[in-house]
Amino acid sequence: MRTPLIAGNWKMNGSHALVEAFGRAFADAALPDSLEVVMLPPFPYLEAARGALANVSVRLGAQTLNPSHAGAHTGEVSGGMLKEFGVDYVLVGHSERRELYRETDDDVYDRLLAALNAGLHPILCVGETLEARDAGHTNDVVLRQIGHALAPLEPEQRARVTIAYEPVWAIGTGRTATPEQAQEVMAAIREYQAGFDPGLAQAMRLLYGGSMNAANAAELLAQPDIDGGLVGGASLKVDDFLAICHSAR
Ligand SMILES: O=C[C@H](O)COP(=O)(O)O
Repeated sequence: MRTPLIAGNWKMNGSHALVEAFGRAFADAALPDSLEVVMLPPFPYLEAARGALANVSVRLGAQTLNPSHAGAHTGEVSGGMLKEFGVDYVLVGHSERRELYRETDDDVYDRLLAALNAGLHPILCVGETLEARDAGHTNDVVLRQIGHALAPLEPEQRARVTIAYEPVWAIGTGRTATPEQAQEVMAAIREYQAGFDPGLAQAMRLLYGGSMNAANAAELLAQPDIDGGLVGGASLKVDDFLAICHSAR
């Protein structure tokens, strides 16, 4: 049985007021123990989020990390720093990092390894562009991204990775993958993993991301291979995000 996970990726959005609003809302929300919730605000709000979430069972996540342990990398943050601060989860390979900051599959692997070495739980993001989907290459793209990142890892390391399938064409567009489209890719991911390790394939959590909202979450989360969501825009709205969390019960 996999514990559902709902992660709110604020991207470069938010404020101290929003952190506080979420802190109050989570304190009143009575989230079920059977659900894991992660909040991923921008770095400057992590401190406030740690305080606001101190008495609720919501974990902290970061949106990226530098692959190096330390050194002359102006503006960057290492996995060790995140871990020391109290962060549990970190995104790697988000399509915005791949597109806007030119992170390659090799870069994604380096960050994944750095996160694991720091004792963090990485959420590996994968997904196809609209062009790739229209050309019938969805599974090729997604499985290539996953294979590149996971194949060199030890089994114990692989077991600490969560995968988020985010079709690029569905991110921030309001155009959600249908539950059937999402399930089809999730099932392919799990089947691919089963080729290496059937036990791990069953245990590994797979999240869907891409315009998930309060209205469509329940149907997506009802799919057998969707274990949670990586939520962008709707994670900035307290009521919507809580509604998504409750959909995952
Ligand atoms: O990390 C979250 C995803 O990119 C989804 O973003 P979105 O819910 O705004 O489409």
